Amino acid sequence: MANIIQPLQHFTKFESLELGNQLIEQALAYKANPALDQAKGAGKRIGCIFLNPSLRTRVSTQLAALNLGMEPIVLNMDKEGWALEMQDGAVMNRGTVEHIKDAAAVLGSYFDILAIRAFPSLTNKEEDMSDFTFSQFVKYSGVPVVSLESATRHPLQSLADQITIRENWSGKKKPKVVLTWGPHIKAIPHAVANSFAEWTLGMDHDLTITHPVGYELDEAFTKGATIEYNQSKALEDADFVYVKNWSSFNDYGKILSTDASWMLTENHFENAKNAKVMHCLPVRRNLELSDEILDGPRSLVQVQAKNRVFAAQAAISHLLGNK
Ligand SMILES: NCCC[C@H](NC(=O)CCC(=O)O)C(=O)O
Ligand SMILES: NC(=O)OP(=O)(O)O
Repeated sequence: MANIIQPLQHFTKFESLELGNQLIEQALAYKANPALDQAKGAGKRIGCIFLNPSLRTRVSTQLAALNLGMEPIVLNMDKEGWALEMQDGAVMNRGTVEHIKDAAAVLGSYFDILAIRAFPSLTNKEEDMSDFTFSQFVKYSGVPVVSLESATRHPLQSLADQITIRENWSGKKKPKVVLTWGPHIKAIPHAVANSFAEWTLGMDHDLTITHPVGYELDEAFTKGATIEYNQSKALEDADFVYVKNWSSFNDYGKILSTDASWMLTENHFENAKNAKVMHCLPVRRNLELSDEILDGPRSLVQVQAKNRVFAAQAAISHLLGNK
């Protein structure tokens, strides 16, 4: 008998292999027929709240809701909302205009589901690790919440990535998956890398992570992965290579290296002839990843981006329940 999977209250992280498989299968069913559950969300609304920029997440989440017959409304809170106060008990005699307690409760009263993007500060490690801003929305809105990328995780991206791996792997053995750091000029969050590691390991794949010394990720997400500091060794016999920049976690938010030799070109694939390359986008071409790879036959980046629609559709459908 199949295990009964308890429905989630919120969609914020990897939960279990069983639920991962169920979401992947549901997403592939939606990819084959986007209108499969067109009546499921009828009469319901999802509020998509952005505290940071977005292209894919913004559009794919709206398309996913529309495919389920649900009405999406987007609020670019960083630009269009009042400046939010996050501290409990604050005397609001400075720049902030509205407390998160009030704003989140109002939004919760308007929507059946809220979806939130809240990036880390990359200056306050403790606050970022607790997903402080995102958690305030969960605490005060009182409705199911979907993460559109929090300080620590990007689960809709990771689900789309696992769908992409599933679609592109027919081998009998487990695929070798490699997460490689790529150079960048800015301090970049850990969320995509954390989440990719969490979901890849959770879905029972072999994961090797490679990065310069000092770029070790939070072990809470990488336990069970092989850490290999030599990139070319890590890439040997790889089936999927996920490229991502992140700033230092130990020396929190710092850029310790911009070493251009870490940017993948065809020369890096001498011992991984069939490897596919993945990136969540947006990508800084010829800094993080070369044109040669992005425009060549290894690249799965457009497939990943397309799968964001069906990942979001599966996640929202799950929160809407089985009725
Ligand atoms: N949602 C996908 C990635 C978002 C973010 N990238 C960025 O901030 C890139 C900014 C730049 O390249 O200037 C990140 O890596 O977490
Ligand atoms: N991959 C991703 O989340 O893209 P956006 O930041 O454009 O939403």
